Amino acid sequence: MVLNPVISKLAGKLVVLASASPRRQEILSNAGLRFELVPSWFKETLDKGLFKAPHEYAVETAKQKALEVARRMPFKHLKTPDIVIGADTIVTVDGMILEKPVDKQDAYRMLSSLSGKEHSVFTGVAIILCHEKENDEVDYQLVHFYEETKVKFADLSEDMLWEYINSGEPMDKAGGYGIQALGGMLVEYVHGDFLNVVGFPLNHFCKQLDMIYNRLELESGSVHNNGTHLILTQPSPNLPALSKHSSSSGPRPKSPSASQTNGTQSSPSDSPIHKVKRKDTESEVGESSWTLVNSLSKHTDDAETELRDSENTKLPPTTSRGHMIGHNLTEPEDSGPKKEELQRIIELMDGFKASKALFTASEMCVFDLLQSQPGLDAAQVAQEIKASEKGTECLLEACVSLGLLKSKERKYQRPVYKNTDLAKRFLRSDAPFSLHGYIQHCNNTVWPLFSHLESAVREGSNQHEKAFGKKSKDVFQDTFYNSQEIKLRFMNAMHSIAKVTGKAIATAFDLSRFKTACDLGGCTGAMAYEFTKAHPGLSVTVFDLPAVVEMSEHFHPLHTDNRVSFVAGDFFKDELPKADLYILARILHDWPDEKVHILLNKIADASTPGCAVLIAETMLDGQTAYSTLQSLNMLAQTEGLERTESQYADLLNKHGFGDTCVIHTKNFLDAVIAVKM
Ligand SMILES: Cc1cn([C@H]2C[C@H](O)[C@@H](COP(=O)(O)OP(=O)(O)OP(=O)(O)O)O2)c(=O)[nH]c1=O
Repeated sequence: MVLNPVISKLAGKLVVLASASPRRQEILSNAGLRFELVPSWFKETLDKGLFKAPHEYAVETAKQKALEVARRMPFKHLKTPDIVIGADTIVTVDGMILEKPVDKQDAYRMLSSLSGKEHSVFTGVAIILCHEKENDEVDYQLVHFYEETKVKFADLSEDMLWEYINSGEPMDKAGGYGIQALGGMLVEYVHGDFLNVVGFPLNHFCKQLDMIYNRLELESGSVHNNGTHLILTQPSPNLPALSKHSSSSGPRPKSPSASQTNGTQSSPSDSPIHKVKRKDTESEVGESSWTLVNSLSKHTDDAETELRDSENTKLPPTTSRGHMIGHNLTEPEDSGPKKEELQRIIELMDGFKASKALFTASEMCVFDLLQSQPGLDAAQVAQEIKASEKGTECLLEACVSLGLLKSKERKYQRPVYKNTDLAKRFLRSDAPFSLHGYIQHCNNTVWPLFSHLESAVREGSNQHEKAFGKKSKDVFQDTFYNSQEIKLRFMNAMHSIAKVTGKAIATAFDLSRFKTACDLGGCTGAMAYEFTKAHPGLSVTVFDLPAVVEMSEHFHPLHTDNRVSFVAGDFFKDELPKADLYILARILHDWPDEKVHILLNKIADASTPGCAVLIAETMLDGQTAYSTLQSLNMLAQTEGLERTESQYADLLNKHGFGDTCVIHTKNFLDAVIAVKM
């Protein structure tokens, strides 16, 4: 790939974007980068007073975001990424750092301080290179940089300000505006990288990767590039590729990029260093970083991130084609498969085994048993679940390795087992956020359908006939609601997903102006219940097929709230209940565009101007494994597919719904709202 040789070099690596920002996801996926999304849990609360310049704050926050994910993944995701990317965007004006507004007043304060003035947008970026060592420890190398763009706002009238704030756009954006959308209308000029304002300086990032992977003639140390402080980490001496080179005693080549610039170069010994202790907030911040290398044992939750003495991180002499990392890039001959390469492939090949182990343990109620009787050994569990001892032991051990169970070794006795926090929260059938129902659906319905994925891909249609021997004209009427048992299982699945995602969807937008809502295909009412809980002035009618409404009583004890009511009907055929807001949660992805148009047309007919449609779906924009695999799921299971934000906006526009606003909830589902014009 001539256009982007670096991005293509990352192709075989597990690249992780430690960000929930939809803009960053879009910029990087548009550039062709394949990555996994693991939003950082780092809370952006560093003391701004500690930093000499605003960009240092952005860089430090970016580092902490990336580090949190790099440290969490080996424990919580049971895999070590190759590269973790973190970023933080801030706006600075009159010596103030503006982040995301906390409410409308805050947005007003920020936007009025920007009115008629030039300000700077800084994005700090951290790239963490992770190297798993033979002893299961992980070495980290940190590369970080920042980019500044100047933006000038026009004079903003009060009306303009409030109209913009009421659009909802400012709320998740630094400085309270989005230059890429409505906020673009406020801007007189931009000096510098536009994408940097949107949240990610792509050009600088690619240059930085190029430095890392194609470090031709580049001398160690920090380099000033186009006025932007570009910092390179020094490679870890214990990386295999580098230790190979470290025996070489050839002279280091001179860095033309360094000598052409007027920035000062630093050496390992004179460069201040970032010290990162165990707790994220305990970071000490220096002027620029040289190297952060730490060894983190996979098996200790409390592992301390250590600073390696800069004296110890001597740059190994490079060959004339020295590279910083990745011996597959540097070694002249292929020395065979690398552990991490193989690990990635094996993880993918074994994915189905892990799923099935989870399904089986869940189906056999292992998590419920160990919740009520923690500390049983394999023989005791086997007896309770009426299974073989040998099989039970294998299953329990697999669950331990998958992070679902914990085992405790005992002297001269067999180990005992108990649930991990993850199992307690999501796998027990009686947990408030239990996914037990959804797991059963995955095991009994999705699994058989996926075993015919190849046919689904060839034919472009669902596989109910092959998997269940039944032809289905309408998957819901003919398959899911065909027998009481399957119907109940399907409803349980929808119920558990709605409980887990409901609050995030219900609170994604300000819905205070709506008095009535209709949750089309609202199944057991779990989502409707979350809406009434979040909005005291709202009543919700759940509209679903008679077969579903009749069974929803089964779930009714949950709905103590009399603002949730049920109406039976077919949304393709029957008149829809009147409402100010129509909710479509995981509905449109079941249907092809033709059918979506029929439904949206009916909603449009039932709506007056000001009414709205709220769609909750997994959007394809981030190209995450979750969303693309979910699209395969829809292929194998339904007549529909997952769509992108703009596809939903187009569908809605065609029926007179505009002013579209999208929220990525950091949960399974994203939300789009559009208003009848
Ligand atoms: C100034 C500006 C910012 N932004 C966005 C980019 C970032 O998403 C956000 C700044 O907040 P950040 O804290 O940088 O990022 P985030 O919270 O969205 O995501 P994460 O911390 O998980 O990485 O503001 C725009 O979309 N357009 C703009 O014009």
